[in-house]
Amino acid sequence: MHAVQPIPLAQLRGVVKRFGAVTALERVDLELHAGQVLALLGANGAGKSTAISLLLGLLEPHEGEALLLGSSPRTLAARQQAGVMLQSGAIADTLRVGELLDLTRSYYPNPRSMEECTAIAGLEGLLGRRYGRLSGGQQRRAQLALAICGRPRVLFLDEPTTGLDIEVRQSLWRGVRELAAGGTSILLTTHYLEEAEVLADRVVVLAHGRVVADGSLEEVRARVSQRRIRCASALDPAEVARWPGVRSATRQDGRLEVVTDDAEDVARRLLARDPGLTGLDVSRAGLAEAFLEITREQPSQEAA
Ligand SMILES: Nc1ncnc2c1ncn2[C@@H]1O[C@H](COP(=O)(O)OP(=O)(O)OP(=O)(O)O)[C@@H](O)[C@H]1O
Repeated sequence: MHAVQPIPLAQLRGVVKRFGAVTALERVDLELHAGQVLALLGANGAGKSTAISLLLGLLEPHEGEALLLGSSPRTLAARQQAGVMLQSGAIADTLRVGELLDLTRSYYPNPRSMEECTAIAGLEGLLGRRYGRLSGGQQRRAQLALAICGRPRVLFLDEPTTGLDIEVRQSLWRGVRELAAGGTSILLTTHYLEEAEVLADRVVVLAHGRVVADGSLEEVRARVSQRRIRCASALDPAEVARWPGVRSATRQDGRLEVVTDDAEDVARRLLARDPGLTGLDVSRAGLAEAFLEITREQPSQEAA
């Protein structure tokens, strides 16, 4: 007997999307399952927003299909269970945040309370303010409150923290983590690898409209053989950079930092060349290096 596979909350199956001569997505498969926080990563123009728009039924694929809770994203039942924070949302500037939230809550059968929305989105003290007069970070918080007030099962966040300072980003991250802990499934797009590392348990990397990596953070990191060696050493980084197997060698905050594909050999050589070396630390490359390496392997359409 076969185990019944749960239906993905959001799914792209073999999707092709073109804008004139530009192929924004080329046979993309993507699945968001219950309880997951999935980060969709990619450089500018990789196709992230297009993927979200298809999952929300704002665009139609040329080939393949986009499904939200197993149905067309255009059905009301599916849309009512999805919350959305897009890069540019048309929100009435003159209404106060509390009025906007009340209005939006009224569209849903079982909305979150004002208090809960306010606490998750960090909107304390802002309910009486007009939306158009809020700062960029405050507007993002209000948008998050509007996106979650219908108690969505699945939440789409398109670059939720782009352009925000680190304090506001961290406050939004707290809200997103709280939602995830409460069982909301989340698909977020981001340029900030740090954001994916903090929030996501799965990562899909898009490059020129194709999926080039799909897995847990650990799996995507493991695609990269590079290790980073840090130590206190008087060796000249320019000399170390010429050793076999060394990709780069620099001095960072007074410490020698070496990125290499061959950590053991390079560590042995460092110790042999500098008997005074201390504080040796070897770590796996972060998501940033993995991302760069994976996307570098992909030629662009134009170059292909
Ligand atoms: N409405 C449109 N008309 C024409 N081309 C479009 C349209 N929307 C997207 N594109 C093109 O499709 C490709 C993918 O764009 P998309 O906005 O999905 O990328 P993205 O990964 O979200 O980028 P960014 O990080 O800059 O937001 C780009 O080449 C873009 O120029």
